[in-house]
Amino acid sequence: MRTAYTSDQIRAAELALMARLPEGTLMGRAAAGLAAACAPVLAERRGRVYGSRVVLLVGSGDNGGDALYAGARLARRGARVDAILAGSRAHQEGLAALRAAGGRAVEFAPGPARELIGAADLVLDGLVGIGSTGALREPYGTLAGFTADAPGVVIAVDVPSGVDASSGRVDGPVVRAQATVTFGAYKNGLLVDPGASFCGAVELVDIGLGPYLPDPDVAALTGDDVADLLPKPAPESDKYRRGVIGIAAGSDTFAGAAVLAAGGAVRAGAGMVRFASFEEPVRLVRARWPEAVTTVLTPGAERPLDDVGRVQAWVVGPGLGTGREAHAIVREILATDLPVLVDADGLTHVAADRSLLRRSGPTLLTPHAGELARLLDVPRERIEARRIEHARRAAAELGATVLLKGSTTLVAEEDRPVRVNSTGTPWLATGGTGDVLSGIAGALLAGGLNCYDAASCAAYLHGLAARIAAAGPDRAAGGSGPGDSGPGGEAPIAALDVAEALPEAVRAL
Ligand SMILES: NC(=O)C1=CN([C@@H]2O[C@H](COP(=O)(O)OP(=O)(O)OC[C@H]3O[C@@H](n4cnc5c(N)ncnc54)[C@H](O)[C@@H]3O)[C@@H](O)[C@H]2O)[C@@H](O)CC1
Ligand SMILES: Nc1ncnc2c1ncn2[C@@H]1O[C@H](COP(=O)(O)OP(=O)(O)O)[C@@H](O)[C@H]1O
Ligand SMILES: [K+]
Repeated sequence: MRTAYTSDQIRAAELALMARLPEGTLMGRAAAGLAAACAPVLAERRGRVYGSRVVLLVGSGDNGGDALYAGARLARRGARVDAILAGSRAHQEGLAALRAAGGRAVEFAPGPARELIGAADLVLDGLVGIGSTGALREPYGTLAGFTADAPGVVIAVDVPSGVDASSGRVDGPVVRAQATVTFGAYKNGLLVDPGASFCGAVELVDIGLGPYLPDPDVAALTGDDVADLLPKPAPESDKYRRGVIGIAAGSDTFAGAAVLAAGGAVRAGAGMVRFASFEEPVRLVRARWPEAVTTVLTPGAERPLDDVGRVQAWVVGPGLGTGREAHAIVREILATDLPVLVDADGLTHVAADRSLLRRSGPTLLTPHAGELARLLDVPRERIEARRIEHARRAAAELGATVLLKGSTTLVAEEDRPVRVNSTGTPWLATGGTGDVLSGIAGALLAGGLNCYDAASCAAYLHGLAARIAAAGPDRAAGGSGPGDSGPGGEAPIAALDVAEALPEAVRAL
């Protein structure tokens, strides 16, 4: 499990640790780790640290102090190090250390700053870290803008300046880093978009904070965690005991969603899939997934699901439609005390009538930002900008587990860390992949996982399967960490490819 924290949590832990150590110890550890991460970057560009050019962007706080001390270490190894002092003051001991090592420091001025950055092999962003509040002020914003044209490598100190460490919010100018060297623990904003997309590869430097950290605010499952959680068939298993998932999806207009949701469930290892819907989706599901047991629902029946047979969990909504018959199906399923996953059109019914969610069984809602906007009556852009906050709020207000889809998928449940998914690829942004995800999560619910684990394991497998489908099995096995989701070398995928790649994803765990 990879864990992440808010700025306040980190600061409290640092204070507790610092109280036991001589002054400056933590910053010394941070700067040593930072310099150690920079040296190979310089060696790759220049063959060695000696003679390379490093520019430090130095703000007025300790983040600037880290950059100055790391710069001093690089200067001692022969790098030419120039610090651009952007704040009203600078960390005095750090500045003295840099000068003593032969480095130089100048006050910010636009022309010279641009020139220095333009000639640097490496730019260290030490403007602000966890002490940042609000959008970057001047001249920090201008300097962040200059880094966009830097020909050298940009490494962020602790957090890319402009990213809110606690939430991942980005409210204005921001440094886009190729790598972020972070101290003590991950910060939420390094794992959650939009912030995460500015971090590049994140390297964690241990400064001894571990024993002082509280329960995490955010957590990311690793492949090992998912492998441990996944229900596995035992020798004495039969299809019923492995978990029967009921899926009510598709309509005569949107029949494909049914095939995709059923495919996610079949390939994710459901013991059995019972599929119930209107005539056309049933016909398509039967043709594509003969494994599914299908039922055509009688239009207008008082209890449309009576003939379906027993299931351990339901998925309701993908492509189901927003009409009266669909509403009756959603209502009847939510009236059971079984675990129910509500997606897509199912969410539209729930947004129009929240009383449907007053139920005894567990509920998992899987909206994208647009659907959550309707559920919470909040503009979509606001949700995209503050994903953790809104996923959490939805879970509390709706009394459900909420999986918020998007470039970083989150799973929120009251009184638990928000789970952030670390797999995936932007190629997933294509029609129908969400339907596959609902089938996967449904199969895991039927297999006995609770909503929180089913949702986070499903998101992980879905993202890993998408990478495998996009990159080919030989190339996708590596890296599934945050900041490692670029589409390099990948090819377009269709939603059904994701379902088909699920067995490979499970094998790769
Ligand atoms: N506290 C500790 O024990 C350690 C802290 N470390 C470093 O210290 C950093 C935190 O240092 P600080 O608490 O001094 O805070 P920062 O250095 O992150 O920033 C604080 C300064 O930036 C200014 N500022 C805040 N928001 C701004 C904005 N939007 N635009 C322009 N200026 C802004 C403030 O006026 C303040 O002077 C960490 O991110 C990390 O890099 C590390 O040395 C490890 C140990
Ligand atoms: N930029 C992106 N990067 C990674 N994953 C994405 C991105 N955009 C969307 N996704 C994922 O793709 C899926 C899309 O689901 P959804 O929005 O429900 O689409 P649909 O209704 O067409 O299936 C979700 O799992 C989401 O997390
Ligand atoms: K920074």
